[in-house]
Amino acid sequence: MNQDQLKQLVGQKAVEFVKDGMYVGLGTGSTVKFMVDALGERVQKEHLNIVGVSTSERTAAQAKSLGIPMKSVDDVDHLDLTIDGADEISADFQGVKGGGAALLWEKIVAINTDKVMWIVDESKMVDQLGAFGLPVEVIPYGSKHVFDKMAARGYNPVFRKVDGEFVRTDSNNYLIDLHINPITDPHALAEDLIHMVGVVEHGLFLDMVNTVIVGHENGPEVIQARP
Ligand SMILES: O=C[C@H](O)[C@H](O)[C@H](O)COP(=O)(O)O
Repeated sequence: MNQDQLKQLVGQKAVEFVKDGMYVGLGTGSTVKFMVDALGERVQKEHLNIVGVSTSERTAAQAKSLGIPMKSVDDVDHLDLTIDGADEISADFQGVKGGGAALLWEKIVAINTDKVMWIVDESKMVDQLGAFGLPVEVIPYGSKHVFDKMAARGYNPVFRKVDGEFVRTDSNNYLIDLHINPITDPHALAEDLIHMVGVVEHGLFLDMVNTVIVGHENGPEVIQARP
């Protein structure tokens, strides 16, 4: 099985956990794309009655095109389940997210959700976080100074650019990817980053996930990370 097939496998497995009447957070990324396809199929064929809340403009467009009823996060008072991808998950189920630039909306949706599920192919499971650059969303104004302060702390920052242009998030901010490998104390790093003026949010998703579905060659593995 190639990586895409593993992603599809976990996407299809995840939607088995979606029940009638749920408010469902829809993550972002290539793995989630397969999940949203599978969810759309259940909505169309089984008339599954759910409301989706998207974590990006991309996912919202896909979900709407499949006929999944959608609401904005501010139009629901809570979410039952959010299904999202991840860039890295450590052995103690801490995560790095934001490779697809959606970390801010993803975190807002996740913290307002009863149960958070991450779906990944097995390459995302690591002993310690850090091999994947840690995305940090920053306000463009003054971002050079934030960047310099990160460099001075030894975080090896790199502005995310495509074809020489700054990548913009759905909130029109910039991203700075930090190269700290390994991240030995994710909580201390999170605490430091969130107090830097100009940082909107970082991609460390700590103590947040309840269930992880990992795609292996021999099938999906459902892991209960937290109750
Ligand atoms: O910003 C994007 C998200 O955090 C994604 O969920 C994450 O980057 C994983 O994406 P993919 O499934 O494409 O590897």
